[in-house]
Amino acid sequence: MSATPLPRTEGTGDQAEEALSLDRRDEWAALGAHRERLGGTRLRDLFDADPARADRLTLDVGGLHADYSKNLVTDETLRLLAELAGATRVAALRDAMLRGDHINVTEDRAVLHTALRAPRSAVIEADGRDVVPEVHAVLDRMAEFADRVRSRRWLGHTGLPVRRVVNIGIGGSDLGPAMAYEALRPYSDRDLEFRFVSNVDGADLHESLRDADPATTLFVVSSKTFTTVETITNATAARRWLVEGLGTEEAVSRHFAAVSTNTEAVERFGIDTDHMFGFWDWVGGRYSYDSAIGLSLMVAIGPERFREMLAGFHLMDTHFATAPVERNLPFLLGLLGIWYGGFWDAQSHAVLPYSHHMSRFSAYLQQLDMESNGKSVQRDGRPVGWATGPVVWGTPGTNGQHAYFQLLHQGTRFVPADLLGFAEPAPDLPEALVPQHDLLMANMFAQGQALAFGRTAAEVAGEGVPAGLVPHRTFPGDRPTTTILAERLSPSVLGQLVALYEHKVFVQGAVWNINSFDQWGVQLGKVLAERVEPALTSGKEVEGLDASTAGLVARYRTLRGR
Ligand SMILES: O=P(O)(O)OC[C@H]1O[C@H](O)[C@H](O)[C@@H](O)[C@@H]1O
Repeated sequence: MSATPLPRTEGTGDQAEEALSLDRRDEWAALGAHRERLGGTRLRDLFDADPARADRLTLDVGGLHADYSKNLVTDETLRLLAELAGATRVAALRDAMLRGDHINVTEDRAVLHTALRAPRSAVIEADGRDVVPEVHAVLDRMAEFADRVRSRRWLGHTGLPVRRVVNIGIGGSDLGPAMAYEALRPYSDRDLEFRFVSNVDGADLHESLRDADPATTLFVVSSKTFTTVETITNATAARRWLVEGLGTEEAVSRHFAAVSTNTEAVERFGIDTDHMFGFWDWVGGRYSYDSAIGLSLMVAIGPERFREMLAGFHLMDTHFATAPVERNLPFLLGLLGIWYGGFWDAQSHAVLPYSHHMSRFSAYLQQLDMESNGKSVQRDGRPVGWATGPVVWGTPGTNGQHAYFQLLHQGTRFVPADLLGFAEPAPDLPEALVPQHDLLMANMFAQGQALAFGRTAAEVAGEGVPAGLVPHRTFPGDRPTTTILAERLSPSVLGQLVALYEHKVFVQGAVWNINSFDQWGVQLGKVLAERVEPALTSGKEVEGLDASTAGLVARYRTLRGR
């Protein structure tokens, strides 16, 4: 990497403050001492001692009701965590982000995904230019395009309307739109089909095209850089499939749209820039699905619903920007994670939605959280001396109950979890299936209770369980959860949830003093893959392969008969 000194972030405080390592701060030490004092405090005791706890440790923001009372915290813990946030100047960094400072110091960029959902009347400057008009100009063009596809006025090369939309992208250009499409499927045009192709494994594209008709298929090639190997490889194959199917290169224009920041590369690929939708380098890939990267989603749910979703994001942005730390939900969730990672040795964090439509949510959060906070050097390059981002994982809760919840309840690992649920079932659910919703939600509430309070040996024995089985049937409890309950999984609520997690990740990165907005850790593997590939295909000796990798390459070649 270059030896150029990193640009300093403006306005985040004096240098001496910033240079102080997190683990040398008094506020960190105070939390450590507090943790010692808490010792084996039980959630049962905390609830027994404080009848108002369940009322007090809840927060309503927009359409979200968050109950964080089942966390291993006291009022004192929350106070100390808020002090830590104060000492680490999280709010100052937040304000620097919101006003467009280059807080992404290693790439010298602003971080302004909040501008993507700002109302038309807002003024937000990046490098001296108000970006809000550009954001809305792109949204308007997207809306026009989406409306044409949805109203069947967008015709393919042979004059037929689109039936299948295939989004080709990976990472932030796939996970967001794919997750949100699943989440908002009940709001989508059911006569249009959507596929999301990301894997360079040709099977992914094949499965999305094997029953498709080129005459009615529209590809949306989504890539911030438009250089990502997987995406360009799949888009090239898709283009070949289309041209072979329709017999002419001329068909490409009516069947390909692009979303990117790289106009030149889009042109070079041969996509008409009239069908290109842009965004900006101040939008990180994993923070981009509310930009033009959401084009496929907008085609699915329509511009109006998409705007409702943006309004949900904006609601949470406003809350994050203005609510005091102790009543600020992204701050609270972020600080709880700091608490568990720093003082309870939590290695992972589970996000368990009790909703079929949220099946891709944890996968989406994996990139958001782990690519942002999976770092081990501080903003100025010094190593960290504390745990940073956790392993984030999860699947819909009911399915998890029959798979890995055993470990959550009785294993030796400590796994804090978020339980997400919705009071109303999916809006398009047939009447006959609606009663199942109560069963679904009963499970969510029951799991939170079982994880928190467990079942003591005395209680188990009292139920007449044979003595030899008592230890096996005892549940220790004190497994913390935060429950987030909303009325329904609407576009607005989805926007609120995503913005909540975006800002939670921000808070954690700020306290840990890492740059949540670069991703150098994904580079090395990409570079090595480029070196290894010729060895697989041409058999040329590749220099610099270690003995194990060289052996695997040789075995691969033998297996492929090369
Ligand atoms: O949108 P693209 O430029 O194609 O990038 C797609 C993805 O690939 C990269 O490897 C990054 O790690 C991700 O942050 C990014 O979302």
